Amino acid sequence: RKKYARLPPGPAPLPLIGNFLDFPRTHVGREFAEMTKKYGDVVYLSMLGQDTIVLGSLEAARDLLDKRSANYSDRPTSVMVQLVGYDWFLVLMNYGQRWREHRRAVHPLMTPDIVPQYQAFQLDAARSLLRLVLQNPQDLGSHIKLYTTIAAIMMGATYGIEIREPHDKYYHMIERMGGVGEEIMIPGRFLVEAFPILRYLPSWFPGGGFKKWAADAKRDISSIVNHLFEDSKLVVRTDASRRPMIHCILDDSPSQGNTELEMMCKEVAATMYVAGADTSHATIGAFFLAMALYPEAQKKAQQELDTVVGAERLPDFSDWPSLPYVTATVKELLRWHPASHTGAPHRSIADDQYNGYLIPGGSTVLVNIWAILHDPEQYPQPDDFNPDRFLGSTGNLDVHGCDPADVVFGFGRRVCPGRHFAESTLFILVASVLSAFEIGPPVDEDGAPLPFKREATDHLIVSYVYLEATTVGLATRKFISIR
Ligand code: HEM
Repeated sequence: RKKYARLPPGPAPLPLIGNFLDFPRTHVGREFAEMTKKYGDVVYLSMLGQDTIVLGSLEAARDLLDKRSANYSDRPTSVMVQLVGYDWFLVLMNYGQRWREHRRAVHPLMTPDIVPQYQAFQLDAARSLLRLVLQNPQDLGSHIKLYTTIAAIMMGATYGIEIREPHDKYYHMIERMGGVGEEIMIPGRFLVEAFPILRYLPSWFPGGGFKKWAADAKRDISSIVNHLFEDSKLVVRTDASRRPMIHCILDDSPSQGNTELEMMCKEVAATMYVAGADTSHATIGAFFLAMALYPEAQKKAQQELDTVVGAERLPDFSDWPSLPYVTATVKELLRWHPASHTGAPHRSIADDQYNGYLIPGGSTVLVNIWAILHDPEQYPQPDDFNPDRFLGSTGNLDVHGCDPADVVFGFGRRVCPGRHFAESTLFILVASVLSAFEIGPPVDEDGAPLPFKREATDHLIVSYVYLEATTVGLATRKFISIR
């Protein structure tokens, strides 16, 4: 009792369920920020007996997750991850030898020097998004289209496989894989996470239905991961500028044909696909909402594109250094709508002291990324979408020491390895769409403005905000062929 008297402050727990009812239900970032205002930078919650720490400031996140990373790089263990066979997924892997090996395999695929190697896949998908929008602008808000675009980038860059349309076989596979991942990460979705003993219930027993669901998911996921790997080996390598990650791992390893290597390669590729798809999709979905809400920002980006790129062609990666406003728009997007309000949870390994409080070993540690990126001291009027905040006096890109990318991609040894890839994907999509189209407020059949309808899933691990489908108005700005 004496030890636990030094826990950080937090809302009063109820018997047995602790603070289960205090966990945010509508907007994780905003609701945790309210707790931080009341209790301080380090808040303690007991979630059905699980010690949970919420860090509400950049200082606390850096102090613990960066500076004491040896103690804060583990992940909470999940029964459902094991039951559905998602244990190959690096993001959820416990800290240890296997994690280290996977991380070592990922590193050379994602360095700033290597990431440009995937530009052909990113450019292709950006052009194909323009084509889709041109053919059917009413449908732009359709989540499917944006998802297809991101899926195409990730499938191309990881496996070299082309997704041709929203309903081809690969599309269904990755939807299933992502759907299972999303489901098992919904806090409180499976009772077995709080009461692991339930995993021994037979699936036919009342309440044991989750086991049948998990067994089906495991069978499907394993078959999809194998299928994608085998198909990627069949991809004909004709174009040296299109070398997917999977070929990089297989080719650059001295021990080709080795089954352990094949297994690692399979798992790493699936990780890269799953980790990159939903987060990038969530961010680009928010882009359309931001542009419709803030026409001034859109106009400035378009003026820059018109000056630098001109009317005769579409932007490509060579334009990037000359487009500071578009780059600032991407930075602002990462800040305004962080794809995950709290990132992936960390877990402390041993008891620790911070600011006089005890952080018990085995605690789940969450960082309120959303709150850090909406701190009015660093980002005045944080709810406004304003790329100008990342420009210097001469219009150059200047993040003033507060680059949202240093926060939104997480902390310490578990920081997102896909950061450079993600920023380049966002750059080419944002630049291409703004160059070709004007995103307007929703309009009715006579062109009269309609009230915005916003869909949000701000209570989930990956948070999506969209304009409701069919409400984005678009006007073509360029009469050029989008090949
Ligand atoms: C806007 C896009 C993205 C955002 C906002 C994002 C954000 C994050 C965050 C917050 C984490 C957890 C970091 C932590 O534990 O502190 C993470 C982990 C990870 N991300 Fe990303 N990510 C994005 C795109 C990508 C892409 C494109 C890839 C791969 C190509 C990727 C691969 C990974 C992997 C493999 C991990 C697990 C790292 C580990 O646990 O050791 N991410 N990401």
